[in-house]
Amino acid sequence: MPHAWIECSANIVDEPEVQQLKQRIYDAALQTGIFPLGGVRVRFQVITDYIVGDGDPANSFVHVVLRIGAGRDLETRKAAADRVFEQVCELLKPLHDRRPLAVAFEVQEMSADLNYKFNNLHEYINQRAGSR
Ligand SMILES: O=C(O)C/C(=C\C=C(/O)C(=O)O)C(=O)O
Repeated sequence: MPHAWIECSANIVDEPEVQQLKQRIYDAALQTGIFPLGGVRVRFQVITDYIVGDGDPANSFVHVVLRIGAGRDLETRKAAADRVFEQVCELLKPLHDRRPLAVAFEVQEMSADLNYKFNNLHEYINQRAGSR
C-alpha cells in the first residue's frame, strides 16, 4: 500500500470472500511492516458497467492496485507484493473454484518528485497510541 484500490465486478459483490477483501488487504499490507499506518487508505469499488472475457454474464473480476511511495528496493517491494497477493488468492480461492473469476494484482511505485502530502493522520495515530 499504502494506497489500495480494489475493484470488483458487481456480480460478485455479495460473495462472502469479496466482502472480506478490503480487510484482508489492509491486514496483509500492514503485516509486511514496510508501510506507515498513517499512510494507509484502502478503497473498495463495485464496478457495475463492464465486459469480462467473452462477455458471459457469469464472468467476474477483481482488480487490486497498490500504489506505494518511491524509494523501496525491488526485493522489499516484491516481498510485500507477494505477501499481499498470497493473501488475496487464499481468500478468493473458494470463489475462484466455483465460478469464472479473473483476479489481477499490481504494485505501482509513485513518483518521488510528484507525490504531495497534506496528512495529519500520523500525528493523530501517534497521539492515540500514546494515550492508551
Ligand atoms: O507516499 C505515499 O503516498 C505512500 C506511502 C506513505 C504515505 C504517507 O505516509 C502519507 O500519506 O502520509 C508509502 O509509504 O508508500
